[in-house]
Amino acid sequence: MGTHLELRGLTKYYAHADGELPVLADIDLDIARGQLVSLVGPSGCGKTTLLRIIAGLESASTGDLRLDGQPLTGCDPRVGLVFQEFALFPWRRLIANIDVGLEIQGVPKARRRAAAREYIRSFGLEGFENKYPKELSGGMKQRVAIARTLIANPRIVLMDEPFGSLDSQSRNNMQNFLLRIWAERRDTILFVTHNVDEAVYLSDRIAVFGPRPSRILQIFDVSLDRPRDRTSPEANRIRREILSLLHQTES
Ligand SMILES: Nc1ncnc2c1ncn2[C@@H]1O[C@H](COP(=O)(O)OP(=O)(O)OP(=O)(O)O)[C@@H](O)[C@H]1O
Repeated sequence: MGTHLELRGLTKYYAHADGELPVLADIDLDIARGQLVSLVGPSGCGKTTLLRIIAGLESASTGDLRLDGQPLTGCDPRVGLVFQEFALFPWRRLIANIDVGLEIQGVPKARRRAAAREYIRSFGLEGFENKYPKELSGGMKQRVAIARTLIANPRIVLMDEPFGSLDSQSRNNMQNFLLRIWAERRDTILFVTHNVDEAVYLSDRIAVFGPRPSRILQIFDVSLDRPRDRTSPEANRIRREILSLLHQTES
Protein backbone atom coordinates (compact mmCIF):
# COMPACT_ATOMS: atom_id res chain seq x y z
CA MET A 1 0.00 0.00 0.00
CA GLY A 2 2.96 2.50 0.24
CA THR A 3 2.93 5.94 1.73
CA HIS A 4 0.40 8.28 0.20
CA LEU A 5 0.75 11.44 2.28
CA GLU A 6 4.11 12.09 3.85
CA LEU A 7 4.86 14.88 6.35
CA ARG A 8 8.47 15.33 7.42
CA GLY A 9 9.81 17.68 10.07
CA LEU A 10 6.91 20.05 9.68
CA THR A 11 7.04 23.17 11.86
CA LYS A 12 4.87 26.26 11.98
CA TYR A 13 5.41 29.59 13.73
CA TYR A 14 2.95 32.46 13.65
CA ALA A 15 4.25 36.00 14.01
CA HIS A 16 2.50 37.75 16.91
CA ALA A 17 2.99 41.29 18.20
CA ASP A 18 4.98 39.97 21.18
CA GLY A 19 7.14 37.54 19.23
CA GLU A 20 6.73 34.24 17.48
CA LEU A 21 4.12 31.69 18.49
CA PRO A 22 5.40 28.18 17.81
CA VAL A 23 2.41 26.01 16.93
CA LEU A 24 3.70 22.83 15.32
CA ALA A 25 7.06 21.64 16.60
CA ASP A 26 8.17 18.73 14.50
CA ILE A 27 5.49 16.72 12.80
CA ASP A 28 6.30 13.47 11.03
CA LEU A 29 3.35 11.51 9.71
CA ASP A 30 2.86 8.87 7.02
CA ILE A 31 -0.58 8.01 5.77
CA ALA A 32 -1.26 5.07 3.46
CA ARG A 33 -3.75 5.30 0.60
CA GLY A 34 -7.31 4.52 1.60
CA GLN A 35 -6.75 4.97 5.32
CA LEU A 36 -9.02 6.96 7.60
CA VAL A 37 -6.73 8.70 10.08
CA SER A 38 -7.90 10.98 12.89
CA LEU A 39 -6.00 13.74 14.64
CA VAL A 40 -6.95 14.48 18.24
CA GLY A 41 -5.31 16.85 20.69
CA PRO A 42 -5.89 19.68 23.13
CA SER A 43 -7.67 22.80 21.97
CA GLY A 44 -5.36 25.20 20.18
CA CYS A 45 -2.59 22.62 19.58
CA GLY A 46 -2.57 23.30 15.85
CA LYS A 47 -4.73 20.58 14.27
CA THR A 48 -6.57 23.08 12.06
CA THR A 49 -3.27 24.74 11.20
CA LEU A 50 -1.89 21.38 10.07
CA LEU A 51 -4.90 20.73 7.81
CA ARG A 52 -4.63 24.25 6.41
CA ILE A 53 -0.97 23.63 5.59
CA ILE A 54 -1.76 20.35 3.81
CA ALA A 55 -4.59 22.12 1.94
CA GLY A 56 -2.21 24.89 0.88
CA LEU A 57 -4.11 27.63 2.74
CA GLU A 58 -1.06 28.25 4.95
CA SER A 59 2.57 27.48 4.39
CA ALA A 60 4.75 25.51 6.80
CA SER A 61 7.68 27.36 8.37
CA THR A 62 9.94 24.39 7.66
CA GLY A 63 9.49 20.80 6.58
CA ASP A 64 8.43 18.74 3.67
CA LEU A 65 5.01 17.54 2.45
CA ARG A 66 4.51 15.00 -0.30
CA LEU A 67 1.52 13.33 -1.85
CA ASP A 68 2.31 10.20 -3.86
CA GLY A 69 5.94 11.21 -3.75
CA GLN A 70 5.35 14.63 -5.31
CA PRO A 71 5.78 17.83 -3.28
CA LEU A 72 2.59 19.51 -2.14
CA THR A 73 2.95 23.23 -2.50
CA GLY A 74 0.04 25.61 -2.39
CA CYS A 75 -3.55 24.69 -3.20
CA ASP A 76 -3.59 21.43 -5.11
CA PRO A 77 -6.62 19.81 -6.77
CA ARG A 78 -5.48 16.47 -5.34
CA VAL A 79 -6.48 17.71 -1.88
CA GLY A 80 -10.12 18.25 -0.82
CA LEU A 81 -11.21 20.05 2.34
CA VAL A 82 -14.45 19.84 4.34
CA PHE A 83 -14.97 22.46 7.08
CA GLN A 84 -16.97 22.24 10.29
CA GLU A 85 -19.12 25.21 9.39
CA PHE A 86 -20.14 23.71 6.02
CA ALA A 87 -19.14 26.87 4.07
CA LEU A 88 -22.03 26.50 1.62
CA PHE A 89 -23.10 29.36 -0.64
CA PRO A 90 -26.38 30.61 0.89
CA TRP A 91 -27.60 32.02 -2.43
CA ARG A 92 -27.15 28.76 -4.33
CA ARG A 93 -29.58 25.88 -4.40
CA LEU A 94 -28.46 22.47 -3.11
CA ILE A 95 -27.57 21.10 -6.56
CA ALA A 96 -25.54 24.20 -7.38
CA ASN A 97 -23.71 23.95 -4.06
CA ILE A 98 -22.62 20.44 -5.01
CA ASP A 99 -21.65 21.03 -8.62
CA VAL A 100 -19.53 24.05 -7.73
CA GLY A 101 -16.82 21.45 -6.99
CA LEU A 102 -16.71 20.77 -10.75
CA GLU A 103 -17.53 24.30 -11.86
CA ILE A 104 -14.19 25.51 -10.56
CA GLN A 105 -12.55 22.84 -12.74
CA GLY A 106 -14.35 24.24 -15.80
CA VAL A 107 -16.59 21.20 -16.34
CA PRO A 108 -19.58 22.08 -18.60
CA LYS A 109 -22.90 22.55 -16.82
CA ALA A 110 -24.75 19.51 -18.21
CA ARG A 111 -21.97 17.16 -17.12
CA ARG A 112 -21.61 18.65 -13.69
CA ARG A 113 -25.34 18.64 -13.07
CA ALA A 114 -25.48 14.95 -14.03
CA ALA A 115 -22.62 14.19 -11.63
CA ALA A 116 -24.30 16.23 -8.87
CA ARG A 117 -27.53 14.24 -9.36
CA GLU A 118 -25.57 11.02 -8.75
CA TYR A 119 -24.38 12.42 -5.43
CA ILE A 120 -27.86 13.64 -4.56
CA ARG A 121 -29.16 10.11 -5.10
CA SER A 122 -26.45 8.26 -3.21
CA PHE A 123 -26.31 10.83 -0.38
CA GLY A 124 -30.08 10.62 0.27
CA LEU A 125 -30.77 14.22 -0.76
CA GLU A 126 -33.45 13.59 -3.39
CA GLY A 127 -36.35 16.02 -3.28
CA PHE A 128 -34.09 18.77 -1.84
CA GLU A 129 -32.20 19.64 -5.06
CA ASN A 130 -33.71 23.11 -5.28
CA LYS A 131 -33.63 24.03 -1.60
CA TYR A 132 -31.33 26.71 -0.25
CA PRO A 133 -28.88 25.89 2.59
CA LYS A 134 -31.03 27.66 5.19
CA GLU A 135 -33.85 25.19 4.42
CA LEU A 136 -31.65 22.15 5.20
CA SER A 137 -30.82 20.39 8.48
CA GLY A 138 -27.24 20.44 9.79
CA GLY A 139 -26.68 16.83 8.70
CA MET A 140 -27.95 17.58 5.19
CA LYS A 141 -25.75 20.66 4.91
CA GLN A 142 -22.75 18.59 5.86
CA ARG A 143 -23.68 15.90 3.30
CA VAL A 144 -23.81 18.67 0.67
CA ALA A 145 -20.41 19.94 1.78
CA ILE A 146 -18.94 16.43 1.58
CA ALA A 147 -20.51 15.84 -1.85
CA ARG A 148 -19.12 19.13 -3.13
CA THR A 149 -15.64 18.06 -2.07
CA LEU A 150 -15.85 14.45 -3.34
CA ILE A 151 -17.35 15.38 -6.71
CA ALA A 152 -14.01 16.98 -7.58
CA ASN A 153 -12.33 13.58 -7.04
CA PRO A 154 -9.50 14.56 -4.70
CA ARG A 155 -6.88 11.97 -3.80
CA ILE A 156 -7.09 12.87 -0.13
CA VAL A 157 -9.93 14.43 1.84
CA LEU A 158 -9.21 16.62 4.85
CA MET A 159 -12.06 17.05 7.32
CA ASP A 160 -11.89 19.64 10.10
CA GLU A 161 -14.35 18.75 12.88
CA PRO A 162 -17.00 18.15 10.21
CA PHE A 163 -19.64 16.94 12.67
CA GLY A 164 -18.70 19.27 15.53
CA SER A 165 -21.79 21.45 15.29
CA LEU A 166 -24.31 18.59 15.02
CA ASP A 167 -26.44 17.20 17.85
CA SER A 168 -25.36 13.77 19.04
CA GLN A 169 -28.00 11.82 17.08
CA SER A 170 -27.18 13.59 13.80
CA ARG A 171 -23.51 13.18 14.58
CA ASN A 172 -23.88 9.40 14.96
CA ASN A 173 -25.88 9.26 11.73
CA MET A 174 -23.23 11.26 9.90
CA GLN A 175 -20.45 9.02 11.24
CA ASN A 176 -22.25 5.98 9.80
CA PHE A 177 -22.91 7.88 6.58
CA LEU A 178 -19.21 8.75 6.25
CA LEU A 179 -18.21 5.12 6.88
CA ARG A 180 -20.64 3.93 4.19
CA ILE A 181 -19.28 6.40 1.62
CA TRP A 182 -15.72 5.60 2.59
CA ALA A 183 -16.32 1.82 2.30
CA GLU A 184 -17.58 2.40 -1.27
CA ARG A 185 -14.87 4.81 -2.41
CA ARG A 186 -11.90 4.10 -0.15
CA ASP A 187 -10.80 7.70 -0.11
CA THR A 188 -7.87 8.62 2.06
CA ILE A 189 -9.32 10.73 4.86
CA LEU A 190 -7.56 12.88 7.43
CA PHE A 191 -10.13 13.74 10.07
CA VAL A 192 -9.73 16.27 12.90
CA THR A 193 -11.97 15.78 15.92
CA HIS A 194 -12.18 16.77 19.58
CA ASN A 195 -14.23 13.70 20.24
CA VAL A 196 -12.20 10.63 21.20
CA ASP A 197 -15.26 8.38 20.89
CA GLU A 198 -15.73 9.57 17.30
CA ALA A 199 -12.05 8.97 16.52
CA VAL A 200 -12.18 5.40 17.87
CA TYR A 201 -15.45 4.66 16.07
CA LEU A 202 -14.20 5.88 12.68
CA SER A 203 -10.48 5.54 12.34
CA ASP A 204 -7.86 3.06 11.21
CA ARG A 205 -5.27 5.12 13.06
CA ILE A 206 -5.41 7.96 15.56
CA ALA A 207 -2.58 10.47 15.97
CA VAL A 208 -2.64 12.12 19.40
CA PHE A 209 -1.11 15.60 19.53
CA GLY A 210 0.42 17.22 22.60
CA PRO A 211 -0.02 20.84 23.70
CA ARG A 212 1.46 23.70 21.67
CA PRO A 213 4.07 23.70 20.26
CA SER A 214 2.77 20.31 19.42
CA ARG A 215 4.27 17.04 18.36
CA ILE A 216 2.59 13.73 17.79
CA LEU A 217 2.73 11.97 21.16
CA GLN A 218 1.52 8.60 20.00
CA ILE A 219 -0.21 6.90 17.10
CA PHE A 220 -2.85 4.30 17.92
CA ASP A 221 -3.76 1.58 15.42
CA VAL A 222 -7.43 0.69 15.70
CA SER A 223 -7.94 -2.74 14.21
CA LEU A 224 -11.53 -3.29 15.38
CA ASP A 225 -13.90 -4.82 12.82
CA ARG A 226 -16.60 -2.61 11.33
CA PRO A 227 -19.39 -1.97 12.11
CA ARG A 228 -17.85 -1.18 15.45
CA ASP A 229 -19.37 -1.54 18.87
CA ARG A 230 -18.60 1.70 20.71
CA THR A 231 -18.89 -0.11 24.04
CA SER A 232 -16.69 -3.14 23.31
CA PRO A 233 -13.85 -3.74 25.81
CA GLU A 234 -11.24 -3.02 23.13
CA ALA A 235 -12.90 0.27 22.10
CA ASN A 236 -13.05 1.24 25.78
CA ARG A 237 -9.41 0.34 26.28
CA ILE A 238 -8.23 2.50 23.35
CA ARG A 239 -10.47 5.39 24.43
CA ARG A 240 -9.12 5.18 27.99
CA GLU A 241 -5.51 5.19 26.80
CA ILE A 242 -6.04 8.20 24.56
CA LEU A 243 -7.92 10.12 27.26
CA SER A 244 -5.24 9.39 29.83
CA LEU A 245 -2.54 10.58 27.39
CA LEU A 246 -4.49 13.80 26.83
CA HIS A 247 -4.99 14.32 30.59
CA GLN A 248 -1.26 13.90 31.22
CA THR A 249 -0.61 16.80 28.87
CA GLU A 250 -3.02 19.18 30.62
CA SER A 251 -1.19 21.84 32.53
N1 LIG B 1 -3.54 33.04 11.19
C1 LIG B 1 -3.06 32.96 12.44
N2 LIG B 1 -2.26 33.92 12.95
C2 LIG B 1 -1.77 33.83 14.18
N3 LIG B 1 -2.02 32.83 15.05
C3 LIG B 1 -2.83 31.84 14.61
C4 LIG B 1 -3.40 31.86 13.29
N4 LIG B 1 -4.15 30.73 13.14
C5 LIG B 1 -4.07 30.07 14.29
N5 LIG B 1 -3.29 30.73 15.18
C6 LIG B 1 -2.93 30.26 16.52
O1 LIG B 1 -2.33 28.99 16.40
C7 LIG B 1 -2.75 28.11 17.45
C8 LIG B 1 -3.30 26.82 16.86
O2 LIG B 1 -4.58 27.08 16.26
P1 LIG B 1 -5.42 25.92 15.55
O3 LIG B 1 -6.72 26.54 15.18
O4 LIG B 1 -4.62 25.28 14.50
O5 LIG B 1 -5.61 24.88 16.74
P2 LIG B 1 -6.59 23.65 16.86
O6 LIG B 1 -5.81 22.54 17.46
O7 LIG B 1 -7.27 23.40 15.56
O8 LIG B 1 -7.63 24.23 17.91
P3 LIG B 1 -9.12 23.78 18.21
O9 LIG B 1 -9.02 22.35 18.56
O10 LIG B 1 -9.49 24.65 19.37
O11 LIG B 1 -9.91 24.07 16.97
C9 LIG B 1 -3.75 28.89 18.28
O12 LIG B 1 -3.07 29.42 19.40
C10 LIG B 1 -4.18 30.02 17.36
O13 LIG B 1 -4.52 31.17 18.11
